Amino acid sequence: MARATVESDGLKIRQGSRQLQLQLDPDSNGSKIGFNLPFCSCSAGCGPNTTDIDESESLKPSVWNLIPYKNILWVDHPSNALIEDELEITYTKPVGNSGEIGVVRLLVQVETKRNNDSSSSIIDNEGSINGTNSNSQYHDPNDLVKSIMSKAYKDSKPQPRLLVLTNPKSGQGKSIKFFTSQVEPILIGARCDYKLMKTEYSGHAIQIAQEIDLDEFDIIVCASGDGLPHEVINGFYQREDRAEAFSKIVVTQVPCGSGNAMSLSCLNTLVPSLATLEMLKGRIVRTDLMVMCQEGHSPKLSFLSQTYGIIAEADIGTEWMRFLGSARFEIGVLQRVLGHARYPCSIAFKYVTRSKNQLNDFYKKNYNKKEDVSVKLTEDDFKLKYFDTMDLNPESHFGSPSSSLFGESTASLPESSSSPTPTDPENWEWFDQQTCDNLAIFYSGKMPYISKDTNFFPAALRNDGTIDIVLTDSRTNLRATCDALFSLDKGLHVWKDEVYHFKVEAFKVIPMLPDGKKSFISVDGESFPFQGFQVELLSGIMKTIMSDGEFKETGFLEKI
Ligand SMILES: Nc1ncnc2c1ncn2[C@@H]1O[C@H](COP(=O)(O)OP(=O)(O)OP(=O)(O)O)[C@@H](O)[C@H]1O
Repeated sequence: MARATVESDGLKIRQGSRQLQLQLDPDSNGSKIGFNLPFCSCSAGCGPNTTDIDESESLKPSVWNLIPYKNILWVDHPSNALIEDELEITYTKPVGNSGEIGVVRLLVQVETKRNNDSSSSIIDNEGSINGTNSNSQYHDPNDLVKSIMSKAYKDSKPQPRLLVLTNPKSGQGKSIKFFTSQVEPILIGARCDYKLMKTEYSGHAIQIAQEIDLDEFDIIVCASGDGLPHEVINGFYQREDRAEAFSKIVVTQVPCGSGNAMSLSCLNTLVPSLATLEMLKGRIVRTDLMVMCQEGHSPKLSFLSQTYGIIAEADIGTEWMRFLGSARFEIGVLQRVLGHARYPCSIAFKYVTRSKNQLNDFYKKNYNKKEDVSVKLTEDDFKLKYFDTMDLNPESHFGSPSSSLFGESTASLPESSSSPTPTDPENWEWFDQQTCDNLAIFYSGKMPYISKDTNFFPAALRNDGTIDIVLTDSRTNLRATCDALFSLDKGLHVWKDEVYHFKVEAFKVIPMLPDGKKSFISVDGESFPFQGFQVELLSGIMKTIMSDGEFKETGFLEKI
């Protein structure tokens, strides 16, 4: 049997004199060690799952292998154990080169005495570490199990009750395969109680979120693209007891779609199996949401972004190029940048920061702001400040909308002593109209990464009460624009002089294309009616999970 010692950073395991006690996968030819997990609790009746681990990667005799606590899904003292200090450990380990992880389960005998190997330690009665020479031993294996489990789930609770929503159409139809091959084995390994529901039509997740019993689940896991979390939060928003829904239920995503910005920004990965582990081990936090308001439509929640101009065109206007995969987006952007495409509009902001210096100071002050996730929301938390006074008719503000109001454009507006007071609905400030007449990109967001290698909002903070704005002018010379676009992976574009970058608490965009032409407005990657829109913020409304409690690192702090 394998032998184990308990260390401060995980369990150290090595193969003992006897063979590892793994159940052999009946389908394998013996060249692989695998196992069947017989305890699937999935209501869809998906049956047992198998994860194969290549033998060459399994434990080597006489070598201590560290299993970090974070990788441990479950530890148990089997009721039929032959010896008192026998534990069954279920943990994850990398498989292949794609960043995926698989599940391993094995029986180990825990060593309680220091041996000659300096890398091993001794455990005391509470299962805590004692690196010194001592004869202390644990007496009750259940204490040891408890101790290891509390370290394995130091930021979260084991066995959350999950509602898993999956969209069979997401990710070009691959989402179910991702779920069964990568997500489900981890859930089963962690003994999670989960219910799987497949969405049957667009809007189905809205209905599910509107109707679920709030006492039945702790977390809704969207095994999809960004479309399902967008629907789930809107389903909650339409409930009469929405304050309770958002207070009780965590919304998260494991990446099984084409656009997976939530998972990348919050769980730090685009690999479904790894995201599932992060989801189980990460910290529950609160994040702000945005409210998208358009005349003639009820307000909709948005967790990610709103965009008009080149990005919206490249996202939604290139649907016909789907056969190109994700390249369609880059091609769409490039085509329009080279053609100096412009999207005239008028834009007004409720500024929180105007200049890049102000933004940096704000960022430093609000970075790593903690909050109490157990505080219950009330209906007051959903009150909109600017909806009742929404006016998206530019002529009611300044007559002829295309007249230039502010003269020459500057990428950082001059610092103003008369900064708008947050509660004054009159204090909207219209952005330089010459720039708006020549707008190339308008992009507003709440999460830093919008796709792989695209750190579009590096200064986004989950609960700072602001929306990040990135805006560009089509008159900018091509070289500077391309330079900015090639800096997106590291988030360095926002430092370029040609790129406007603000934090605001609300904004409005009124498209004014010539001759009644139409373009696109994209919200969380979904197409919205092409008309004026106003967006404001709801502070700390959504409970979600983030690795280490914060967004994926963007590198912004180091640049300040
Ligand atoms: N069974 C279904 N058939 C068709 N559409 C669906 C179904 N279930 C959900 N949808 C819709 O599909 C949209 C996109 O889903 P999702 O974001 O999960 O996938 P995706 O592959 O990332 O999407 P996209 O291809 O739009 O980028 C959702 O917003 C939802 O409205």
